[in-house]
Amino acid sequence: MSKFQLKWGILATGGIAESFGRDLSVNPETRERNDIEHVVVAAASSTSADRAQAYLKEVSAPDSAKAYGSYKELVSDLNVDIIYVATPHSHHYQNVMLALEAGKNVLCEKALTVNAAQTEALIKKAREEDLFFMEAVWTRYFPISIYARETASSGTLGTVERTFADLAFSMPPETSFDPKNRMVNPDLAGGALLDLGIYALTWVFQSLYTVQKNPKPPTVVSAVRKWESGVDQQTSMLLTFPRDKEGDAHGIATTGMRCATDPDSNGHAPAVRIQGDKGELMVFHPAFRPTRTKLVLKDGTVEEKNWPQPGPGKGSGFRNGFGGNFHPEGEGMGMFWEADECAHALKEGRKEGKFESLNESLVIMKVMDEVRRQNGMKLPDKIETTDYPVDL
Ligand SMILES: NC(=O)C1=CN([C@@H]2O[C@H](COP(=O)(O)OP(=O)(O)OC[C@H]3O[C@@H](n4cnc5c(N)ncnc54)[C@H](OP(=O)(O)O)[C@@H]3O)[C@@H](O)[C@H]2O)C=CC1
Ligand SMILES: O=C1OC[C@@H](O)[C@H](O)[C@H]1O
Repeated sequence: MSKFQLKWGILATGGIAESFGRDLSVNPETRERNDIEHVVVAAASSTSADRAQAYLKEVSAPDSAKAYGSYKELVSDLNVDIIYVATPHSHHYQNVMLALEAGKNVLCEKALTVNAAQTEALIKKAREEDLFFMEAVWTRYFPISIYARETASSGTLGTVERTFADLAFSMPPETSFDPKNRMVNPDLAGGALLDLGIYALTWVFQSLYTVQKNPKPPTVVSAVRKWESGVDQQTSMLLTFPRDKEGDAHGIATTGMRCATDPDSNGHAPAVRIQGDKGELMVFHPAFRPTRTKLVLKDGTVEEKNWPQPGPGKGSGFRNGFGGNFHPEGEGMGMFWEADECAHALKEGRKEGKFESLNESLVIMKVMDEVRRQNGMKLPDKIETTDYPVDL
């Protein structure tokens, strides 16, 4: 059988671009995906072409892969099928628009943009150009998430009434980050909400919204503790999801940089609790790359499962990593699942991801907008704008 080959162009060469590029080199057959293959054909660094070349080496790209010193050159490369955008949140809107204008399909890191107006503009552009566009919420494509969604929708838990989800680390900004770091820097759209809170929202949404036949957007009330730079250092959200028959469901999504979901980062603490009238499913920390679940039912059933990522992989932390080894030796990171989804979508002619529609990305972005509105959190105009092009 001839395989569908997806030719990737990598836009930016930072921490996550490196993890993603390495995962692309893991043979899809190791995860029983026998119909597709991935190849990195080009990368660009805004720093220099030399940096892009070093990146290509780090991710074991073929010698023929092209190294560019500008993102513009990358999106103009006719050999590239899809661009992976791996810049800070502040830059996603401009970078994705650049790629879509050049006629490229796009997988863009989370958070998709800094606000809903930008997400809406990108969706419109992708649809006008008939291009594939997806938010890289990698966790959604893991087998553990497929299992969790099935558990939530199958009636195993009875009617799901509420979900608690948290992603927080004990990394006080005053001692953990230089003010220029993207985690706390407003010019790079820093803060817990856009970087980490989106995973808590992901679990709340995939258990209470994605699984609904006719989902309706939730309302939200929230509390934020800001850091001195104006970005959030701790955020708590209470979402109400309206449902026709079962009545409202509640989602409690929390995030922060002051205390941790799991103090020793060893996966002891549940990061997610999906609760119904017959029982609950716990998903253990970290919410972005969980590898363990525990189902506890009222009838006495207790079912624990492990979900190691298929390998082989080199095992590394995140470059901006704060505690814990979430990527053990011998396992892939797990970013290949979302890459596989891009390959399958393009092979099948789909324009969106299967497990998070563009509309759902937009609804989540609107929730984050509302949280920022309720708490007076504004980012600099030049990164909130929908004007294009803007030099950042
Ligand atoms: N899915 C996941 O698990 C993770 C996702 N992320 C997401 O990936 C994105 C990037 O994060 P991460 O890789 O950790 O960030 P890094 O700071 O490590 O890398 C960002 C890269 O973006 C490029 N860049 C372009 N303009 C700027 C600028 N003004 N300031 C800083 N960098 C710039 C640089 O690459 P160059 O010089 O080559 O142009 C830089 O190396 C974010 O959206 C983040 O939320 C991050 C970590 C984990
Ligand atoms: O997406 C992410 O997941 C892991 C975190 O370490 C990182 O800050 C965040 O961007």
